[in-house]
Amino acid sequence: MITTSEAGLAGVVAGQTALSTVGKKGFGLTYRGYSIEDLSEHASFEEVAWLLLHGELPMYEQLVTFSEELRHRRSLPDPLKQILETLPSTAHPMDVLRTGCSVLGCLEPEASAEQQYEIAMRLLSSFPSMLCYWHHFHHGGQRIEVETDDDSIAGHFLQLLHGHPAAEHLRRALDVSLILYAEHEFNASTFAARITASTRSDLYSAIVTGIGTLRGPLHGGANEASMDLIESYVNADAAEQGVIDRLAAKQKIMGFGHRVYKTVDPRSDVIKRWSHTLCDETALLTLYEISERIEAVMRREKGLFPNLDFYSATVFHCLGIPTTMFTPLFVFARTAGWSAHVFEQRSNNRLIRPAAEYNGPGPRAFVPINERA
Ligand SMILES: CC(=O)SCCNC(=O)CCNC(=O)[C@H](O)C(C)(C)COP(=O)(O)OP(=O)(O)OC[C@H]1O[C@@H](n2cnc3c(N)ncnc32)[C@H](O)[C@@H]1OP(=O)(O)O
Ligand SMILES: O=C([O-])CC(=O)C(=O)O
Repeated sequence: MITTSEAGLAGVVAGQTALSTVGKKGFGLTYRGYSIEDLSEHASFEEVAWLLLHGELPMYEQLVTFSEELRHRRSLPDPLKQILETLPSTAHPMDVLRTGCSVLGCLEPEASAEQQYEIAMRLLSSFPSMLCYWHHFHHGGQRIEVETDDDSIAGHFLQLLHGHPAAEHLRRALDVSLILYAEHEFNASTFAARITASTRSDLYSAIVTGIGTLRGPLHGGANEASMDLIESYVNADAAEQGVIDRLAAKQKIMGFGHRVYKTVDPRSDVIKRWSHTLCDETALLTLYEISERIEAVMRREKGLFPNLDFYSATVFHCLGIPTTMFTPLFVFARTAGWSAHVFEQRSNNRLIRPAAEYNGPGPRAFVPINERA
């Protein structure tokens, strides 16, 4: 009998991974043994992606080659551009990426698992191109060039979005965010991607599964919902009253709580510092004050703490990124984690197919349609 605490597979160990440890003691996060604090302080996203995909930190030459290989995979085939042009301007950018991934899987299919690494690089490189091509076509009437010579995915995206290279510290802010979002053990989207991989399906299908699962507000969609919440208040006092009212109405406050962490999401402290720096620099300190007040109210009223999504929202906002592109940024980063999990699943595969506890009616006689009451 499934107990309430096990509903949603809470606390159920569903497999093994060597990729990351999440909240082993209710807190703390490592990628392949390296702490998230060290990685976000000293590494680049490309370095972390290599670590996840290969198991070790790259040597200098390996990182240079990897970054070059990523740079060379930013172009989009014409049929994919045409489909991006056909999608409505009102589509959610997550749906655009989900579709773009699927289309690329038709145009450049994975014929064998030997291509998995190549395809992971291709998706890491081309997701920012897909999103910005669609965005500028529909919101500015432009068919943009999607290849830049920026040596990072963060810089490439900001350059495509804004039409000019970003200042170094802004590229770094996004780079750190991508590191924090890159991997998180058996979260819902990664587990879903692993299920798809376990049927011996292709990598594109696994990533499409991941994107579809990430989209919801209980998972990646929470960063967009957090921004909507923060922006809905004019100041910290209004935010305090507003959150109290929402809690009284039994509403969830997006960007708070976590299935695995019990006291703190270690990624939140890192991104909160960036939020303060950028809100200060862009004269948007009110947004930061509102965020801090919501955090204080959530601690006082519910004993809950912000997860990665909450302060990421204001960081992305200060970088001039439209709110509907926040969850796609999660996709750019998590493609590294999803891909590494698919590689791991494939290396020791067994179909993932759990059992269900049946709670429906007992056996009954079939009633022909004209005899049904
Ligand atoms: C990067 C990421 O994807 S991190 C997750 C992003 N998602 C969010 O921020 C969405 C908001 N948070 C939540 O919905 C939850 O905390 C989850 C989905 C992250 C974890 O869910 P679960 O482990 O299933 O916890 P569950 O939803 O059962 O919550 C336990 C209790 O805390 C409350 N609670 C949990 N999170 C919140 C919240 N954000 N706001 C208000 N109450 C909350 C629940 O209402 C519940 O209270 P109850 O026992 O009185 O009914
Ligand atoms: O682990 C989870 O459940 C959600 C999360 O924080 C992530 O995917 O980064």
